[in-house]
Amino acid sequence: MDPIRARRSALYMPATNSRAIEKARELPCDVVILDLEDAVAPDMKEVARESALAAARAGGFGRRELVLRVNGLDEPWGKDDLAAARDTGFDAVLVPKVSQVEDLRRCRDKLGAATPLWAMIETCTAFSNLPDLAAASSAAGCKAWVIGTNDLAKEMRCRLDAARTALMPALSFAVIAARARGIALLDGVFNDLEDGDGFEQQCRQGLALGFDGKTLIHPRQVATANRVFSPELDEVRWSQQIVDAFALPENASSGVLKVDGRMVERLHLEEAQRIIALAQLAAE
Ligand SMILES: CC(C)(COP(=O)(O)OP(=O)(O)OC[C@H]1O[C@@H](n2cnc3c(N)ncnc32)[C@H](O)[C@@H]1OP(=O)(O)O)[C@@H](O)C(=O)NCCC(=O)NCCSC(=O)C[C@H](O)C(=O)O
Ligand SMILES: [Mg+2]
Repeated sequence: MDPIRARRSALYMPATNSRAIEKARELPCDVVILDLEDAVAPDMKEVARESALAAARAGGFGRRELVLRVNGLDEPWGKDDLAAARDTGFDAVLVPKVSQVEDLRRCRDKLGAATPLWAMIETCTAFSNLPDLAAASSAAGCKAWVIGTNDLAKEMRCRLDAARTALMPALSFAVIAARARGIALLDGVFNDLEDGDGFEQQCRQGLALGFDGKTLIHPRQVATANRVFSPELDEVRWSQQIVDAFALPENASSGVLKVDGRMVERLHLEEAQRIIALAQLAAE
């Protein structure tokens, strides 16, 4: 089982933006994603790759996970990006538009066995193959899925309302497929930088769906994502009550207990332990 990690806030930035990368070393986000794909113009792809590698070599990101989003395998730069990212100190390499089981095998071949892999799930083909992709992700050591809601909405040609109604079945099914294989899950980005309330609502929706955190495009989104995806005090207190109840010697052989008038089973104990661990990480 992988250790529990806080991945409440994962901030993208173009790998060409040295000011943003400098800033990311100080921001309270859990994950920093240096982008070589959509945020970088075609004539800057090589410059971006060099700049990302230099940032990884320079370090200074502290506890934040440093992730490189490469170009897609079928783009002109994708294979070179993957080869360059091999064994370079990134905590993970994020591959966009992973759609078929074969894509994961191709990524692993280029990356080698040691470099952790994450996948963007954002095409209609991917969403048509979710259980197979989850099984193949697990076999390929792919530890996290990042949902690309912009690409998905574009391919679906759906019209998005504030509640993302058209995406709900897809998002929910992605959570189920990923959880079945122990894969972490990050929700898509919120494009309107001026709409703080809408952003918070969408974070809350992601949390309710089961996501571990949200991908972000601007530093101003970090604090809200951290707050929403951290366990609330009441939740932590209740979790501690469950842990304490099962720890009593007289309950050592009990599968089910009554705590504060509510039934709790050992499955609740597992979730309570996860919430307490997450709260500790969030406090750090
Ligand atoms: C959206 C932006 C282009 C806006 O940039 P800008 O107008 O420069 O913002 P501000 O003037 O408000 O910036 C204020 C300061 O904050 C720094 N900054 C801005 N953005 C970031 C960032 N992402 N990370 C770190 N720091 C950032 C600025 O440098 C300013 O600093 P200072 O000089 O000290 O004041 C811009 O925010 C941006 O480029 N965002 C990221 C875009 C991106 O990476 N997009 C790709 C990922 S999203 C995606 O691909 C979706 C997915 O694939 C899907 O399909 O859904
Ligand atoms: Mg995308």
